[in-house]
Amino acid sequence: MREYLKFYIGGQWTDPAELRTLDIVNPATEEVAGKVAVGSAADVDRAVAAARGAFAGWSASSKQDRIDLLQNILEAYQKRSADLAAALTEEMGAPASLAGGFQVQLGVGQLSTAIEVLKEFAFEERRGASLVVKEPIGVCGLITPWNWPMNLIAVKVFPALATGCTMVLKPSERSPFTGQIFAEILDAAGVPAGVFNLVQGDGPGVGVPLASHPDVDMVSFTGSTRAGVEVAKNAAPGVKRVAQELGGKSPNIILDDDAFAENVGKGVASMMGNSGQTCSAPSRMLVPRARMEEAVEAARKAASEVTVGDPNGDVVIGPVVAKDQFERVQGLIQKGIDEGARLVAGGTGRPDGLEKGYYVKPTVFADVTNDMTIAREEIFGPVATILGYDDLDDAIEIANDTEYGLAGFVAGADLEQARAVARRIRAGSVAINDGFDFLAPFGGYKKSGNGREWGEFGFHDYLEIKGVLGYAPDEAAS
Ligand SMILES: NC(=O)c1ccc[n+]([C@@H]2O[C@H](COP(=O)([O-])OP(=O)(O)OC[C@H]3O[C@@H](n4cnc5c(N)ncnc54)[C@H](O)[C@@H]3O)[C@@H](O)[C@H]2O)c1
Repeated sequence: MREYLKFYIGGQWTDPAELRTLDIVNPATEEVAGKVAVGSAADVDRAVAAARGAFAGWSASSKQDRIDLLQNILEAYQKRSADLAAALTEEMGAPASLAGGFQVQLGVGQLSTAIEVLKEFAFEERRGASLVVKEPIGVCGLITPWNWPMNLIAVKVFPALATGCTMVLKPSERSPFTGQIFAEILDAAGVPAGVFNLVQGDGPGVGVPLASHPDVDMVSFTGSTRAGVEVAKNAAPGVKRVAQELGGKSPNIILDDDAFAENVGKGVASMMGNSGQTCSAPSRMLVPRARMEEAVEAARKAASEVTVGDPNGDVVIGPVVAKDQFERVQGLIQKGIDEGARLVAGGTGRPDGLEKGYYVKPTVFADVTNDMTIAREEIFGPVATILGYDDLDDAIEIANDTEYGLAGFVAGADLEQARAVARRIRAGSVAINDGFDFLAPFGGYKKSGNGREWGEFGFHDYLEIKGVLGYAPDEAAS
């Protein structure tokens, strides 16, 4: 049983202003896996004061100081990766293979990328008769969700450190274990006192005071569109910058070619990964209407290969994160049936033999139309939907007919055609044939947000841009 009753503030493990605790339930066993202290506005005040106090020093650190610190963190992080993976499986149910193999290693990838980007990053540039200086924005409030808990902390904390900002992190109250171990890693790596602070807690208790705090300069938020809007409203009176990384309902256009069945199978497998709890999951698969039956067969086969069970065993997916999420997903599967979609795999109820744990059957719906609830709302469960299109113009129209714009996918053998389709999708990133790149920007159009993370783009939200005028046009930057 884990017990984390202190916050990391000003370089010290500190008692909360008032001790209140939350039990964390392991979604695979439905049993309590640990207890965590949940903070309040008084804890946020102390953490923000510590971050403010550390800002003058850290913002003046050299590029080399920051590179050295990030290298130390990389070493400390790698030493603890098995602990992080175990904590992640306990708190949110990701299978050990995904937790250790990809979720945690993704954090390593983000950190190594931040180091490489920092080495080349130009904090000063000459433009005409001016010097353009990129300065750390100040104290940052970082609020993260539970679904890719380690990666989503990594994409905020490492760029914030690299750009010279100080920060207060509030991980999701559903996945506090990884956040706690992460703070231990930063402490062991020698992050200067006050530069990084951790307060655990929920949205109303800690997220709201952090977003509205007068001494916080920017908030980077990842989570639901609902909470992202609240964060922006609470930040508005202080005219803070708010970077929002929100929900998605991403299209996956399967082109009409010889690779069709294989691409349908891959799309279903990709949707099911992490039990469908991925903001950028390819949740609306678009196939040529004439090939719907072929798609159904390929999708049914792919779904049957998604093994579900104890995340410590050899399975593709574990449970969804919690009881309320299980019930929400069940409700949406029922809604799909009620609204007339054709159920071709899975359905409501737990998979056979799994009476305990929040396990959901890998589910596929065909003949889905874009006005159905399952095509419009983020389900956040292992539920794939297949919609038919008449031609590519129709496919693109359906793809863009959503209030979200986080990601898009195109799968096909003709790269030129796939690239042309990718350019017409209104989303922050479009992956062709499973393309993946730490240097590409990640973020949303429309209600999926306004920030960009990953690579160099992840630095921008943490920087103010200053023009220093009065240079001779041919004078070089120092
Ligand atoms: N765009 C992205 O990069 C990205 C990545 C992962 C997840 N997501 C989205 O996150 C959502 C799932 O995560 P979730 O269920 O944890 O989301 P959530 O919005 O419920 O919670 C996210 C975080 O915000 C906090 N929070 C909740 N209400 C708040 C408030 N009023 N003020 C301040 N903080 C508040 C929570 O405590 C948590 O730390 C999905 O919609 C998913 O698409 C987006």
